[in-house]
Amino acid sequence: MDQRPLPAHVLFFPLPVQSHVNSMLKLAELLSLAGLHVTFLNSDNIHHCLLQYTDIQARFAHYPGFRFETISDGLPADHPRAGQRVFEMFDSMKAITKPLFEEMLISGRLSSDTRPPVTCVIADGILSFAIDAANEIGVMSIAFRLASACYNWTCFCIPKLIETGELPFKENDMDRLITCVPGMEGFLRHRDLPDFCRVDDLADSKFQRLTETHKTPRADALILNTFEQLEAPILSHIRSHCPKLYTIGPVHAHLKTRLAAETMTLSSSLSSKSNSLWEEDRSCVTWLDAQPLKSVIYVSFGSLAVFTRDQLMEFWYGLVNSKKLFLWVVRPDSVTGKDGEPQIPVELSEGTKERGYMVGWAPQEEVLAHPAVGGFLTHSGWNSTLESIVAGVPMICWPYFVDQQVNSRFVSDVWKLGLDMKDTCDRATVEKMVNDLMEVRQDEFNRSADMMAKIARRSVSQGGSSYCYLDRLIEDIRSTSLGAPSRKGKFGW
Ligand SMILES: O=c1ccn([C@@H]2O[C@H](COP(=O)(O)OP(=O)(O)O[C@H]3O[C@H](CO)[C@@H](O)[C@H](O)[C@H]3O)[C@@H](O)[C@H]2O)c(=O)[nH]1
Repeated sequence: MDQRPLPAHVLFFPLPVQSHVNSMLKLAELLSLAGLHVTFLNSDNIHHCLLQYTDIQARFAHYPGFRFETISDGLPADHPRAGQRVFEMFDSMKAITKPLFEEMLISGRLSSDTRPPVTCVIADGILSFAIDAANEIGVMSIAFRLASACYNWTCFCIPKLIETGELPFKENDMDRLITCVPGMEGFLRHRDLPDFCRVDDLADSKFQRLTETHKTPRADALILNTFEQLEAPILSHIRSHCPKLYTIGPVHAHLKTRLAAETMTLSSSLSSKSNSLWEEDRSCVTWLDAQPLKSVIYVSFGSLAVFTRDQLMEFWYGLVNSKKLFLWVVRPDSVTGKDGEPQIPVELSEGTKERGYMVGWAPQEEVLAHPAVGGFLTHSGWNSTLESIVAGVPMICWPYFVDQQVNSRFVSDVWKLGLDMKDTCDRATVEKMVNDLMEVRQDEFNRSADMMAKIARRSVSQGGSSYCYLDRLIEDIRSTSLGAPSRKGKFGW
């Protein structure tokens, strides 16, 4: 029998939405940097966008062990894949992508004479079928959950919330404190629960669909895009159920650190480029260059949130009335008119010219790091939250769905990095919060944001907690492919 060690080959499989693909690609690049073979599985739809707007193929050609593969997400080409309709992808992937994925893995066609067989699957925590398939063929399975620890822990506690009668949701008692989520006693209210809990009947398909994604997978280990010092108390609760937990974030900052170190060693020119699926309008950076220090509030609601025209107008009036400068991202597909057609009101783009600048998609990490930006009005998506933390920019949170309700509570009440305007969308509140963040309480928020930014950057520097956890992850993947018994049993949640 051939006893030669098998080189590690990791198959990545993200949920095919912008932010999940983006973060997973960053981790894939980190593992490629460490010399592991990596296959990155994209949906056809996502891969088409990546090829159109980025130099992704050329960039990853730098890593000889890296390869892209594609698979169908089961939806027709013209499906919007945004707003609440993004959840239709869960059903289509279960029905159509799952058997394709299983066949891909079992057939062994991801390996060749020069490419070892897959030894580890790192799948989006939401795609439990991918974890099950990895277990089926006996390779290491790791779930990468791309949301915060505080959200994941809340989801883990859903059975307890039902048992104690906190769910079904109490619409008329939104501010009541919840006491049965360990680590969140004293500040988690009903209104801070993930939005899919807001149903009268727990048989509701929205609730069922989302909770199902948190029951499994039965993976060997879990990766979270967070850092120890940010979510320590919650992480210790998670570890009591899942001891094999790697906290390696913020992944975007981590990649930058490692690429910089690699460049110094090899005198090659590796740099962290955008994995954005849409074309970035860089004219906003030129506009920012002309604005005073910390004078601009950056407004962006991520890649999936969709607004009514009325909500958009309330934000706009609030911003204009605050008399602050603003840079606003309005994705062309993010506004729905009464007839359901996307539309951006003409008066909005005209009125913005006076004290603001509007783009369809911005280079967000660069914008947040720009000295002219002093605040961020965000939907509290986890990547936006981490990017803001690393840049030291205080936030106003207007959570839209899923994890964002929990994240915004932590931003305002636990980390003291900003204000939470959840469940309100009127011009007076927007105006007041913008003024509070950018003027009245500016020093206080800047102080805490600066402090957290330093801690975040330290965690991804050599010797920092995330840096060490990534090294351990790489080591564990390598040793498992060599046949070492790194498994202590599966965890399931
Ligand atoms: O003009 C823009 C606006 C956003 N971004 C990037 O888009 C990403 C947005 O990610 P995120 O803030 O996480 O929001 P969503 O796109 O809404 O992400 C989905 O996935 C996240 C990770 O699971 C969840 O936290 C969110 O709630 C969920 O909606 C970030 O990396 C931004 O830098 C840009 O590059 N340019």
